[in-house]
Amino acid sequence: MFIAIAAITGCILAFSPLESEVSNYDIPKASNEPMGIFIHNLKQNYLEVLEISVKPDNRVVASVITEDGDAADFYVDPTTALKVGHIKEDGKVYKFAKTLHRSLFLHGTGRVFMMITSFLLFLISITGFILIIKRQQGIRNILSKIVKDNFFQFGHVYLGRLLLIPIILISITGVVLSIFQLKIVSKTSISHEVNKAFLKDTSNVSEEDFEAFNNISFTEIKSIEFPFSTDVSDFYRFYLDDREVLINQRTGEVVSEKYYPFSEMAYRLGFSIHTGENSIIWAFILLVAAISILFFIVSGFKITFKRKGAKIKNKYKKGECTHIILVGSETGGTITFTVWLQNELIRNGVKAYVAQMNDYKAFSSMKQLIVFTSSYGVGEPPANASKFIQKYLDTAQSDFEFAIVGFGSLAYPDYCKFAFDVEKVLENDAKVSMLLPLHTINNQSVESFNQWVLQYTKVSGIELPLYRRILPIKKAKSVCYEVISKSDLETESNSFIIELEPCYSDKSVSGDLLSIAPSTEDHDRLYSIGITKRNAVRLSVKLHEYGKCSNYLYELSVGMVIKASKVNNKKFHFPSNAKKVIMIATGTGIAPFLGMIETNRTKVPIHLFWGARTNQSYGLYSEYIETTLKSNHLNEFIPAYSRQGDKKQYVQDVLKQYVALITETLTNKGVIMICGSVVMQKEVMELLQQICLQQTHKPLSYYQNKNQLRMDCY
Ligand SMILES: Cc1cc2nc3c(=O)[nH]c(=O)nc-3n(C[C@H](O)[C@H](O)[C@H](O)COP(=O)(O)O)c2cc1C
Repeated sequence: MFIAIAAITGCILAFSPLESEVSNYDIPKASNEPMGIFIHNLKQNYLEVLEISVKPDNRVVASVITEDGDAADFYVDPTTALKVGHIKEDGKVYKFAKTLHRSLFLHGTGRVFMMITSFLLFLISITGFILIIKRQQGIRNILSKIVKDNFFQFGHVYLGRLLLIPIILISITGVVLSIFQLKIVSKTSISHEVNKAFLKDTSNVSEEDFEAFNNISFTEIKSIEFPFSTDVSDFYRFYLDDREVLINQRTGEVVSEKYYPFSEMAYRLGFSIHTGENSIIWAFILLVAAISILFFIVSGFKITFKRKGAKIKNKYKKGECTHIILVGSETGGTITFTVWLQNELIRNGVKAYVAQMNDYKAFSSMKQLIVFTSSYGVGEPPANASKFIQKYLDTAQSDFEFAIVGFGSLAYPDYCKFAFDVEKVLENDAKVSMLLPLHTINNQSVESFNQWVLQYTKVSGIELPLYRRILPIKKAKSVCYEVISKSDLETESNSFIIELEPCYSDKSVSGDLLSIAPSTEDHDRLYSIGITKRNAVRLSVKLHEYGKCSNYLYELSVGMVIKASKVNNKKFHFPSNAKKVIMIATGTGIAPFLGMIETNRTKVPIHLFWGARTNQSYGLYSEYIETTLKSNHLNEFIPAYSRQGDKKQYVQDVLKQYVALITETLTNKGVIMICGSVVMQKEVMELLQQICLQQTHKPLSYYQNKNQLRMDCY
C-alpha cells in the first residue's frame, strides 16, 4: 500500500518538471551569458537586488526591491536582466502529492514509513532481478527473448528488466533523502574565515569585467546572495553546484572558496536523481518507472492469485485411495488439470487422492500413480517437487501402475525434462509397471491434454469426459440473439446450421466462441462461430441424441430469441498478415472457417481441407463453398470422405499429397489452422511434425511458437 501511495504521488510529482517546462516555454534559459554584465544590468534595473537563483531548468529568478519600494520575485532575462515572466506557484495537487509522498501527512513518523518503504522497494527490485536471472537461465541470457507465458508474467519480467536501474535509483535515493530529512545524517554547512583587515576596497576594473564573475557559468550557479550594504566586508555569496565562493564587491577578488562536504553532495545528487528536476528526459523516465511500479503491484498480485487459485482438496483419506495423483507445479497451472482429473475420477466412483510431489509418502491402497508435473529453470523440478525423487527412492511401496504427464513449453530447450527424469526413476523400479508412456503438453494445451485423456480412458476403462478449460473464461455479458435462419437436419452427419443475429452491435470475429446454456440450471456449452457477411453469427451444430444444448438449439425456430455470450478466442482468429492459409477441419469444425473465408476481403489464398464420412454431408455447406470458390475468396476445397466409395480417406491421408503446399506455407510465413476433433488433430499434428522435420529440418514447435499453427479442437 505504501509503495502504491509512493508510486501514485511519484507519478503526479514527475509531471511537475514536465509541466513547468511547458508553461515556461517562452522564458529564456541561461547558458554562458557573461555574469558580470548580467549583475551590472540587474543592479541598474532595480532599486536593490537581494538574490538571484538559477532554477534546475536554468531559468533565472531575481528577488529585488523595485523602484516603488516593493519586494518582488520574477523571472529575468539572463542577458538584459529585465523581467520576463511571473513565477507560478506550485498547484495544490502538487503540494498535496509532495507531502503525501514525503511523509504521508504524518511528519516524522510518516517519513520513517516512507524510508522503510523505499528500502523495501530496493530489496524487491534486487530480489526481482535475481528471479529474472534465474528465469532467463543465467546472467548471460538476461537480454535474450523472454518466453511469453501470459500477459502479466511477461510484462512483469519485461518491464522489470527494462526499468531495473531507474527503480533501484529511485529507491536508494528515497532512502538517502529520508536519512537527511530525518537528520540521521546532517548536512554540515560551510563556514568561511575571512580576515577583514586584508580586504582591498578599490580597483580599477569595473564590475562588468570582474574576472571572478565571468569565470563562473550560469549553469553551475544555484543562487547568488548580493551584498546587503556597500561595506567592503559584505560580499557576493555564490552558491554553486559543488562549492561556495565569496567575492569582494569592490574589487571582484575571490575572498574565500570552499567545497561542500561529501554529505551535502550526496544529498544534492540524491535529490536531483529522485526528482528528475535537472533533466526532462530523466523526469520522463521516472514517470514511466512510477507507472510501472503500479503495474508490478497489479501483475504481482495476479501472478500470486493464479498460483494460489487452484487448491488441492481431498474427499478421501490417502490410505483408502487407489488412485494417487501427484502434482508438480510452480505457478498453479498444472494443479487445475489435476483437480479436474481427481473430480472426474471421483465422479466415476474411483477414490482419488491429490498430493504435492514433495509430500510423497507410502500410499497403502495405491494401484495407480498419476504424475502431472511442470519443469522450471533448466529442466528442473518446480518448487513443490524438488524433493520428490529422493523421497520416492527412500519410500517402500508395493506394486502399482504409473502414468506421467509432463507440462512444459517448447520454447525452452529442456522440454518437460523433469517429467522425463521422474519417468526414468519409476522405470528403474522393478516393482512398478507403465500404464501409459509419458505424454508431454506444450503451454497447457487443452487439446493435447485431451489426447492424453482419450488414451487414459482407453487403457483404464474409466470413461472420462473431455476437458474444457474451467479456468475462468472471459465471457462477455450475455446478450440476446435472434434466430434468423436454420437449416434442415443433414441426416448423414446429424448436423444443422443455425444463424443468429445479435440484438446489439457485436464485435465478434470468426473463431471466437459463443457460450450458450439451455437453461439457468445447465452449464454453458461453447460453440466456435463463423461471422457471416451480414455480421450474423453462424453455428454448425451436431445434434446429439441426448445432447441438451444441441437439442435446445435444434428446436428453435426463426424469430425466436435466445441469450448467449461471446468468448474472445484470439488465438484462433484469422491471421492479419499471412500470405497463405491452410485450413483443416472435420465435420462441424468447418463453421469458423466458412466465416473467415466469406470475410476474406483481401483474398488471401486459402486452401480448405475438410473431412466427413460421405459427400452427402457436403450438401450442408456446398452453397457457401461454391460461392466463395467462384468469388476467389477460397482458392481450393479438398474434401476427404472416410466412408465414400472405394477411396476411403481421412484428412491426414489427403494432406500427405500436399507436402509441397504445407512446406511452402510454413516457410513463407503462412498459417495452418485446425478445427474439429482432437483425434483428427493428433493425427494431423503427427503428419505435420514429420513434414516439418523432413522438409524444413525444424520441428513443428518452431512454427507453433511463431503462431503459424492455430488450433481449436474439442
Ligand atoms: C522461468 C521458467 C522456466 C521454465 N523452464 C522450462 C523448462 O526448462 N522446460 C519446459 O518444458 N518448460 C519450462 N517452463 C514452462 C513451464 O513448465 C510451463 O509453463 C508449465 O505449464 C507451468 O506449469 P505450472 O503453472 O503448473 O508451474 C518454464 C517456465 C518458466 C516461467
